[in-house]
Amino acid sequence: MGLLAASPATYGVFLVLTACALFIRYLAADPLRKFNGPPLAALVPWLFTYPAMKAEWHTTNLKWHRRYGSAVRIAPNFLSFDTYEAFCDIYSAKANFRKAPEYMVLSPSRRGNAVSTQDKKVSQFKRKSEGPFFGDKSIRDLEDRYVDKVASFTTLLCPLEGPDGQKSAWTEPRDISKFTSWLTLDVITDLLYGESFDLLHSEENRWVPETFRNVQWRNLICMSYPTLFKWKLDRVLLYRAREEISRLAAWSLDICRAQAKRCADENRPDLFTSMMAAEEKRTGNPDIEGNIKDIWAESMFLLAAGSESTATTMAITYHYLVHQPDLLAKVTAEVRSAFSNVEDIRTGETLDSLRMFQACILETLRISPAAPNTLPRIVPAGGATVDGHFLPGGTTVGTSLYTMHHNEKYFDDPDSFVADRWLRRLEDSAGKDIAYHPSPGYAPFSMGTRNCLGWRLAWAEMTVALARVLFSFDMRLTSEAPCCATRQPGKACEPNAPGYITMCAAGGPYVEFRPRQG
Ligand code: HEM
Repeated sequence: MGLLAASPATYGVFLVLTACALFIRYLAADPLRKFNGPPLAALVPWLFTYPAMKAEWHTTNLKWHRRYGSAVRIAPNFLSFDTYEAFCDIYSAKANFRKAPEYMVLSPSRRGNAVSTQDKKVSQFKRKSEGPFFGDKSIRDLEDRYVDKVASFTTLLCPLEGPDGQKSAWTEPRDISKFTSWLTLDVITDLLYGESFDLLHSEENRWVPETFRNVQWRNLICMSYPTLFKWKLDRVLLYRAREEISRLAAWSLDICRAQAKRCADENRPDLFTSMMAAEEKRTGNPDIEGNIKDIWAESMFLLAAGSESTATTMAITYHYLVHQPDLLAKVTAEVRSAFSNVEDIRTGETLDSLRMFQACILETLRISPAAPNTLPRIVPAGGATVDGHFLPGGTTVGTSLYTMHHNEKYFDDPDSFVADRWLRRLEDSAGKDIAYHPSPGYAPFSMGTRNCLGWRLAWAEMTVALARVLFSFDMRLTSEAPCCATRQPGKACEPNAPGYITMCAAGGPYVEFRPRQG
């Protein structure tokens, strides 16, 4: 009675004291309270949504690690680490950390795909049915087909003769990010469906890479604040992206239906046919319509995963090469001295022996790893130790490849593109597969049971396509390049590649070509 009759000021004091008591109790029971982090990180689950909207999630994560140390609390139940030790503790095969439920946002149809599934058995099933298509043998068998597309790519970049039969005229500036996305989508559609969408020659499907980028933007926002996805708020708040997803989904469902019918009639040796057969075996159901939904979700993911990251890495490599003419001259000379004919440029020992050439791609994958964000995992029940810290089961943890690759502990001057830094490591590792086998502070394709399935294809495409261009053409950055116009004083010109779920080259570099002289 007494309290009910109290004045509004008394109520106010009472409420504030109650809130403080609850807050102190919360802090006392908070298992992660000893970790530093940005203010409010312990309380606000959507702190990262704003940098995600600006595609600055990865650079924000790096800033926070530089300010707060190697273990940073970035959300109430989420710890981010930037060391290789933590990376191995979390991602190595023996670690047994599951993917976090946030990954589900990467499958808008809410059916898990290869990257989003948390279920170990589903992941094993997918890796088993898709893995052989990304293995050494398959990539070698596929070589004639992707080399064919690389040839179209090079011809499109620079016809061997100018309009007046001239061999010395420079082309118009080419937006490399567009060309590389057409090339990689042509290669992955060929692998997946047994026929390419031919973006290099036809404009019909050129809207697809652009749409992937918008979808990725939505994915990153939902991943940093999964409640949006859980309560389907993304459909309202991010409705534009939702429309794009619907368009992409309808387009790929039509393709899947047509492909399913074809593979039932023809039994073709492509990945799609193999996935259909595996799904039929798993469900015991020969009904195409019943099985197609999973394959559809899977193939939408594979189209994006198989094209975006590789295309962006290629575009960024061009960016750094054309901004460093001395380096470009050195790499060009190395490639030209190793081969006497463009047709000989294929994967193999000769290409593997080109140290400076490999160093440029390794350095691109370091400075702009295609999957730049913290890849969230769940500490198993019973808890586990990460980089010396014992953490309770259920804590979300992760390492951002971008932040680890920019850690001074592993790389001097980590924010600069320095290809030479790889020469020593290449000698020490005998040069092979250094991008794939993680080494201290470096793992662009991640590690363990959920590492990149397509790394061989990516590496083969990137190396063969770049070496062929360097062999056949001279290139230079166009004058008044838009990237340089936005350069900050005293800083190097940065590639235009915002960080969504993957880095996405969003225009440029603008490069001019001419047939090699002499
Ligand atoms: C430069 C190119 C590429 C880079 C740097 C890259 C990097 C990565 C990384 C870091 C992951 C782990 C993601 C995570 O844990 O959330 C991953 C997963 C994956 N990547 Fe790639 N990737 C590239 C190209 C490709 C290509 C060409 C394909 C072919 C389709 C591909 C297929 C996959 C698949 C299927 C997964 C999921 C594996 C699983 O969870 O079991 N990637 N990639």
